Amino acid sequence: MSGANKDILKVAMPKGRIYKQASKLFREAGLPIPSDFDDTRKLIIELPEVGMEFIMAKPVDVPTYVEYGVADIGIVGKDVLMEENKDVYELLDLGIAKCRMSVIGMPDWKPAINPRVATKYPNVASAYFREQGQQVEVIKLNGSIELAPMIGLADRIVDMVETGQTLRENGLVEMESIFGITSRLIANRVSYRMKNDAIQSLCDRLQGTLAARV
Ligand SMILES: Nc1ncnc2c1ncn2[C@@H]1O[C@H](COP(=O)(O)OP(=O)(O)OP(=O)(O)O)[C@@H](O)[C@H]1O
Ligand SMILES: O=P(O)(O)OC[C@H]1O[C@H](OP(=O)(O)OP(=O)(O)O)[C@H](O)[C@@H]1O
Repeated sequence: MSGANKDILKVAMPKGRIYKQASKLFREAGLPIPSDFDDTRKLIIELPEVGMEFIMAKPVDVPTYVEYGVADIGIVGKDVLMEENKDVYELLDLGIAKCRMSVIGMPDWKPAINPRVATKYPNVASAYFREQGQQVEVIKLNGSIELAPMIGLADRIVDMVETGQTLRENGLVEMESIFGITSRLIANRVSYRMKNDAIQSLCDRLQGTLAARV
Protein backbone atom coordinates (compact mmCIF):
# COMPACT_ATOMS: atom_id res chain seq x y z
CA MET A 1 0.00 0.00 0.00
CA SER A 2 1.11 3.54 -0.60
CA GLY A 3 1.66 6.01 2.26
CA ALA A 4 -1.46 7.12 4.11
CA ASN A 5 -0.26 10.65 4.90
CA LYS A 6 -3.14 13.00 4.09
CA ASP A 7 -0.76 15.90 3.43
CA ILE A 8 1.12 14.08 0.70
CA LEU A 9 0.02 14.83 -2.88
CA LYS A 10 -0.33 11.62 -4.83
CA VAL A 11 0.67 12.17 -8.43
CA ALA A 12 -0.13 9.69 -11.24
CA MET A 13 3.00 9.97 -13.36
CA PRO A 14 3.14 8.40 -16.81
CA LYS A 15 6.07 6.10 -17.34
CA GLY A 16 7.89 6.54 -20.65
CA ARG A 17 8.10 9.58 -22.89
CA ILE A 18 6.42 12.09 -20.59
CA TYR A 19 8.23 11.26 -17.33
CA LYS A 20 11.63 12.74 -18.16
CA GLN A 21 10.12 16.00 -19.42
CA ALA A 22 7.72 16.22 -16.48
CA SER A 23 10.40 15.59 -13.85
CA LYS A 24 12.64 18.18 -15.56
CA LEU A 25 9.80 20.70 -15.39
CA PHE A 26 9.24 19.91 -11.70
CA ARG A 27 12.98 20.42 -11.04
CA GLU A 28 12.92 23.76 -12.84
CA ALA A 29 9.98 24.70 -10.63
CA GLY A 30 12.16 24.16 -7.57
CA LEU A 31 10.97 20.65 -6.69
CA PRO A 32 14.07 18.48 -6.36
CA ILE A 33 13.06 15.20 -8.05
CA PRO A 34 16.18 12.98 -7.97
CA SER A 35 17.28 11.83 -11.43
CA ASP A 36 17.84 8.30 -9.98
CA PHE A 37 14.20 7.66 -10.84
CA ASP A 38 14.52 8.40 -14.57
CA ASP A 39 15.00 4.71 -15.39
CA THR A 40 13.53 3.15 -12.28
CA ARG A 41 11.30 0.06 -12.17
CA LYS A 42 9.83 1.24 -8.86
CA LEU A 43 6.07 1.81 -9.11
CA ILE A 44 5.62 4.02 -6.07
CA ILE A 45 8.20 6.72 -5.44
CA GLU A 46 7.95 8.52 -2.13
CA LEU A 47 9.23 12.09 -2.18
CA PRO A 48 8.57 13.41 1.34
CA GLU A 49 10.96 16.35 0.82
CA VAL A 50 8.57 17.77 -1.81
CA GLY A 51 5.38 16.47 -0.16
CA MET A 52 4.57 14.12 -3.04
CA GLU A 53 4.33 10.50 -3.99
CA PHE A 54 4.62 9.45 -7.64
CA ILE A 55 2.46 6.55 -8.79
CA MET A 56 4.22 5.33 -11.94
CA ALA A 57 1.40 4.47 -14.31
CA LYS A 58 0.93 3.40 -17.90
CA PRO A 59 0.05 6.71 -19.63
CA VAL A 60 -3.42 5.61 -20.74
CA ASP A 61 -4.33 4.67 -17.15
CA VAL A 62 -3.48 8.05 -15.58
CA PRO A 63 -7.03 9.53 -15.90
CA THR A 64 -8.49 6.38 -14.31
CA TYR A 65 -6.28 6.64 -11.20
CA VAL A 66 -7.19 10.32 -10.91
CA GLU A 67 -10.93 9.83 -11.50
CA TYR A 68 -11.06 7.18 -8.75
CA GLY A 69 -9.06 9.40 -6.40
CA VAL A 70 -6.21 6.96 -5.75
CA ALA A 71 -4.10 9.77 -7.20
CA ASP A 72 -4.93 13.41 -6.38
CA ILE A 73 -3.44 14.75 -9.58
CA GLY A 74 -1.85 13.35 -12.70
CA ILE A 75 0.03 14.22 -15.85
CA VAL A 76 -1.35 13.00 -19.14
CA GLY A 77 -1.33 13.73 -22.88
CA LYS A 78 -4.32 15.56 -24.37
CA ASP A 79 -4.67 12.56 -26.72
CA VAL A 80 -5.41 10.25 -23.77
CA LEU A 81 -7.74 12.81 -22.16
CA MET A 82 -9.77 13.11 -25.37
CA GLU A 83 -9.95 9.33 -25.83
CA GLU A 84 -10.72 8.37 -22.24
CA ASN A 85 -13.17 11.17 -21.43
CA LYS A 86 -12.89 10.70 -17.63
CA ASP A 87 -14.48 12.88 -14.98
CA VAL A 88 -11.42 14.91 -13.89
CA TYR A 89 -10.43 18.58 -13.82
CA GLU A 90 -7.95 19.71 -16.44
CA LEU A 91 -5.86 22.32 -14.60
CA LEU A 92 -2.88 23.28 -16.69
CA ASP A 93 -1.30 22.85 -20.10
CA LEU A 94 2.28 21.86 -19.31
CA GLY A 95 3.45 22.35 -22.90
CA ILE A 96 5.60 19.20 -22.78
CA ALA A 97 5.61 16.02 -24.94
CA LYS A 98 4.35 17.96 -27.95
CA CYS A 99 2.98 16.13 -30.96
CA ARG A 100 -0.22 16.07 -33.03
CA MET A 101 -3.04 13.70 -33.87
CA SER A 102 -3.32 13.20 -37.61
CA VAL A 103 -5.02 11.28 -40.39
CA ILE A 104 -2.35 9.37 -42.29
CA GLY A 105 -2.40 7.30 -45.45
CA MET A 106 -0.42 6.01 -48.40
CA PRO A 107 0.50 8.66 -50.99
CA ASP A 108 -1.78 6.99 -53.58
CA TRP A 109 -4.81 6.93 -51.20
CA LYS A 110 -8.22 7.15 -52.91
CA PRO A 111 -11.67 7.18 -51.25
CA ALA A 112 -12.88 3.59 -50.80
CA ILE A 113 -16.44 2.16 -50.71
CA ASN A 114 -16.26 0.77 -47.16
CA PRO A 115 -13.29 2.65 -45.73
CA ARG A 116 -11.44 1.29 -42.72
CA VAL A 117 -9.42 3.37 -40.30
CA ALA A 118 -6.98 1.79 -37.83
CA THR A 119 -6.03 3.56 -34.62
CA LYS A 120 -5.13 3.33 -30.95
CA TYR A 121 -7.77 6.05 -30.41
CA PRO A 122 -11.17 4.66 -31.56
CA ASN A 123 -13.27 7.31 -29.79
CA VAL A 124 -11.22 10.19 -31.19
CA ALA A 125 -11.24 8.70 -34.70
CA SER A 126 -14.98 7.91 -34.67
CA ALA A 127 -15.86 11.42 -33.48
CA TYR A 128 -13.61 13.00 -36.10
CA PHE A 129 -15.04 11.08 -39.07
CA ARG A 130 -18.60 11.55 -37.76
CA GLU A 131 -18.03 15.32 -37.74
CA GLN A 132 -16.68 15.09 -41.28
CA GLY A 133 -19.83 13.22 -42.32
CA GLN A 134 -17.75 10.22 -43.39
CA GLN A 135 -18.81 6.69 -42.55
CA VAL A 136 -15.82 4.54 -41.67
CA GLU A 137 -15.17 1.27 -39.89
CA VAL A 138 -12.74 1.90 -37.03
CA ILE A 139 -10.30 -0.89 -36.17
CA LYS A 140 -8.54 -0.69 -32.79
CA LEU A 141 -4.83 -1.52 -32.76
CA ASN A 142 -2.38 -1.17 -29.89
CA GLY A 143 0.85 -0.14 -31.61
CA SER A 144 2.79 -0.01 -34.90
CA ILE A 145 -0.35 1.59 -36.31
CA GLU A 146 1.51 2.65 -39.48
CA LEU A 147 1.57 -1.00 -40.57
CA ALA A 148 -2.19 -0.99 -41.23
CA PRO A 149 -2.27 0.96 -44.55
CA MET A 150 1.03 -0.61 -45.63
CA ILE A 151 -0.27 -4.15 -45.48
CA GLY A 152 -3.89 -3.48 -46.42
CA LEU A 153 -5.65 -3.75 -43.06
CA ALA A 154 -6.99 -0.19 -43.34
CA ASP A 155 -7.13 2.65 -45.86
CA ARG A 156 -6.03 5.29 -43.39
CA ILE A 157 -4.91 5.56 -39.79
CA VAL A 158 -5.39 8.11 -37.03
CA ASP A 159 -2.16 8.37 -35.06
CA MET A 160 0.35 10.68 -33.49
CA VAL A 161 3.03 12.52 -35.44
CA GLU A 162 5.96 14.10 -33.66
CA THR A 163 9.08 14.38 -35.84
CA GLY A 164 7.50 12.67 -38.87
CA GLN A 165 10.32 10.10 -38.94
CA THR A 166 7.99 7.09 -38.74
CA LEU A 167 5.96 8.40 -41.69
CA ARG A 168 9.06 9.15 -43.80
CA GLU A 169 10.68 5.78 -43.12
CA ASN A 170 7.51 3.95 -44.11
CA GLY A 171 6.49 6.03 -47.14
CA LEU A 172 3.29 7.39 -45.57
CA VAL A 173 1.83 10.90 -45.76
CA GLU A 174 0.08 13.10 -43.25
CA MET A 175 -3.28 13.95 -44.84
CA GLU A 176 -4.76 16.12 -42.12
CA SER A 177 -3.82 17.29 -38.65
CA ILE A 178 -6.78 16.87 -36.26
CA PHE A 179 -5.48 18.57 -33.09
CA GLY A 180 -2.27 19.49 -31.33
CA ILE A 181 -1.19 17.53 -28.25
CA THR A 182 0.70 18.51 -25.12
CA SER A 183 0.64 17.04 -21.61
CA ARG A 184 -1.86 18.37 -19.10
CA LEU A 185 -2.02 18.51 -15.30
CA ILE A 186 -5.31 16.98 -14.16
CA ALA A 187 -6.92 16.68 -10.72
CA ASN A 188 -9.47 14.53 -8.95
CA ARG A 189 -12.58 16.61 -8.20
CA VAL A 190 -12.63 15.85 -4.45
CA SER A 191 -8.85 16.21 -4.01
CA TYR A 192 -9.04 19.56 -5.75
CA ARG A 193 -11.27 20.79 -2.92
CA MET A 194 -9.65 18.90 -0.01
CA LYS A 195 -6.03 19.57 -1.01
CA ASN A 196 -6.63 22.87 -2.74
CA ASP A 197 -3.70 24.73 -1.12
CA ALA A 198 -1.15 22.11 -2.14
CA ILE A 199 -2.58 21.68 -5.66
CA GLN A 200 -2.91 25.42 -6.24
CA SER A 201 0.59 26.10 -5.01
CA LEU A 202 1.98 23.42 -7.39
CA CYS A 203 -0.02 24.95 -10.26
CA ASP A 204 1.34 28.42 -9.46
CA ARG A 205 4.93 27.15 -9.36
CA LEU A 206 4.55 25.27 -12.64
CA GLN A 207 2.78 28.18 -14.30
CA GLY A 208 5.59 30.55 -13.26
CA THR A 209 8.19 28.14 -14.63
CA LEU A 210 6.31 27.71 -17.91
CA ALA A 211 5.98 31.46 -18.31
CA ALA A 212 9.75 31.84 -17.81
CA ARG A 213 10.41 29.13 -20.44
CA VAL A 214 8.84 31.03 -23.37
N1 LIG B 1 6.02 10.55 -30.91
C1 LIG B 1 5.08 10.35 -30.00
N2 LIG B 1 4.35 9.25 -30.07
C2 LIG B 1 3.42 8.98 -29.15
N3 LIG B 1 3.13 9.79 -28.09
C3 LIG B 1 3.82 10.90 -27.99
C4 LIG B 1 4.83 11.23 -28.92
N4 LIG B 1 5.35 12.36 -28.52
C5 LIG B 1 4.73 12.74 -27.43
N5 LIG B 1 3.78 11.86 -27.09
C6 LIG B 1 2.91 11.95 -25.89
O1 LIG B 1 3.43 11.04 -24.95
C7 LIG B 1 2.38 10.26 -24.38
C8 LIG B 1 2.92 8.94 -23.87
O2 LIG B 1 3.58 8.29 -24.89
P1 LIG B 1 4.26 6.89 -24.59
O3 LIG B 1 4.80 6.41 -25.91
O4 LIG B 1 5.19 7.03 -23.44
O5 LIG B 1 3.02 6.07 -24.12
P2 LIG B 1 2.29 4.81 -24.66
O6 LIG B 1 2.55 4.68 -26.15
O7 LIG B 1 0.88 4.91 -24.19
O8 LIG B 1 3.03 3.75 -23.81
P3 LIG B 1 3.28 2.26 -24.09
O9 LIG B 1 4.31 2.29 -25.21
O10 LIG B 1 3.75 1.80 -22.77
O11 LIG B 1 1.94 1.70 -24.54
C9 LIG B 1 1.31 10.20 -25.45
O12 LIG B 1 0.05 9.95 -24.86
C10 LIG B 1 1.42 11.59 -26.08
O13 LIG B 1 0.65 12.52 -25.33
O1 LIG C 1 6.64 11.33 -35.77
P1 LIG C 1 7.50 10.41 -34.94
O2 LIG C 1 8.55 11.16 -34.19
O3 LIG C 1 8.07 9.31 -35.77
O4 LIG C 1 6.57 9.79 -33.80
C1 LIG C 1 5.36 9.16 -34.08
C2 LIG C 1 5.36 7.71 -33.77
O5 LIG C 1 5.58 7.52 -32.36
C3 LIG C 1 4.49 6.78 -31.81
O6 LIG C 1 4.74 5.43 -31.78
P2 LIG C 1 5.47 4.74 -30.54
O7 LIG C 1 6.94 5.04 -30.61
O8 LIG C 1 4.77 5.14 -29.27
O9 LIG C 1 5.28 3.22 -30.84
P3 LIG C 1 3.98 2.34 -31.03
O10 LIG C 1 4.00 2.02 -32.49
O11 LIG C 1 4.20 1.18 -30.16
O12 LIG C 1 2.74 3.14 -30.67
C4 LIG C 1 3.33 7.07 -32.74
O13 LIG C 1 2.33 6.06 -32.66
C5 LIG C 1 4.02 7.11 -34.09
O14 LIG C 1 4.17 5.83 -34.62
